[in-house]
Amino acid sequence: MAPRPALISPARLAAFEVLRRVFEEEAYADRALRVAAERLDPRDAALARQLAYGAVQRARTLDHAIETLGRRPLRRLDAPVRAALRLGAYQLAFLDGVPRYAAVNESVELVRRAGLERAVAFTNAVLRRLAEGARELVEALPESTPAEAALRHSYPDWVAETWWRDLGADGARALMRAQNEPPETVVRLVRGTIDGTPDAGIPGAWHVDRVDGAALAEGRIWPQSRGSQLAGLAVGSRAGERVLDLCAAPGGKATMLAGEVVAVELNEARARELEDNARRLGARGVTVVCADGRALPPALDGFDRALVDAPCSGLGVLAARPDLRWRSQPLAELQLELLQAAAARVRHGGTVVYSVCTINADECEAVVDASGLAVDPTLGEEWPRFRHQARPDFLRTLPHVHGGAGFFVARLRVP
Ligand SMILES: C[S@@+](CC[C@H](N)C(=O)[O-])C[C@H]1O[C@@H](n2cnc3c(N)ncnc32)[C@H](O)[C@@H]1O
Repeated sequence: MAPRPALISPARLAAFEVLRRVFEEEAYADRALRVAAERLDPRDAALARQLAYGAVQRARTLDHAIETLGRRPLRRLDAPVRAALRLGAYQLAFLDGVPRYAAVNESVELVRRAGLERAVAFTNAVLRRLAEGARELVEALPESTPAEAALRHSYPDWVAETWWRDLGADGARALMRAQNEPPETVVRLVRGTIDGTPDAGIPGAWHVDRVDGAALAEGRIWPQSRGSQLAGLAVGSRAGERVLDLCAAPGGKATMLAGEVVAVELNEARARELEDNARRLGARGVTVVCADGRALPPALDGFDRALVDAPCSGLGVLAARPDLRWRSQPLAELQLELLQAAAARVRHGGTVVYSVCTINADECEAVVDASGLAVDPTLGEEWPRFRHQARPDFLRTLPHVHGGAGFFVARLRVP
């Protein structure tokens, strides 16, 4: 009698689909998961997320274990075999409480169901070797140089080298570890009350177990990291002022600003999304303009304040976006152009806040320095907890120091 095919749990099926979409179609992990986990109950959906995000995030370390123990270069394997091996290896090397037979047998079955019968015996053999040795292999990986730490903690070499340079070896290693952990869930309370704990350092920020879908739909909350809320608060706009938000969608910060806010967004679909969000959150002062922030219509001038929450490499939000580390790149040139464009539209004596969800000097301090604008030293005095150690006029949140996302914030004065 032929052996009965193993059952595959819905969570592993969904995680496998996410892995394939991320690495074969360059899909964003969060969007792929939303589709793959649509019909799962909350427990399975949470497990699918843990498996998919973990395997995407740890792909480099997992590939090393698979190649070492499988004795075959990963690039010579069919894509579904690679995905099944990564999923199995992640459970075997990094998760406690997952029965080995489930991690092994279900990954083998995923390969069979993908129509790759000829690869089943190989997959099975590699997974058995991983079950025996993957955890020890990963735990024994050294981390005394950027290249070693990048392999051990699963980051591209350039990210490890950048953090080594900016934060030193201990800081870089701690940051790498921190961004491999699930991120905290924080929302901004827009109105009403909420189940959760108010943050001690950022007024309006609440720590919650999960984002309440009904509260989100009714515009009572907005999921927003503490670092991101800090950047919005740093603008410090008041009623009656004219404020330019040059990179505004989806609107997390635009909708927290007082005054008449012109919210500029380049991408048309994102501009529409921003309009919807502003309406839902009751931000009546926000007017959306779909345009390139570097080429604004002449009438948009003479603002009291501006915010440039620029596109960036996102090195401060890698915990929340597991695939980002594999596609991330610094955008210093664009950032400088946007900062200069904003400053040109602010009246003499006004201020520009420059913020990015990244923590590498090239996109942070270096952009501010290159702009030639004077730094407003009162920002560091307003938020002493988040002062940048080396440059105390700037704010910087660090995942391994403050928890949550990494952000850089500077306030500049227009002469
Ligand atoms: C970091 S996100 C902004 C997040 C937003 N401030 C918030 O708090 O929700 C950067 C945004 O800038 C937009 N963008 C990129 N290049 C731009 C440009 N040249 N002009 C205006 N917006 C741009 C991107 O489409 C993206 O929506």
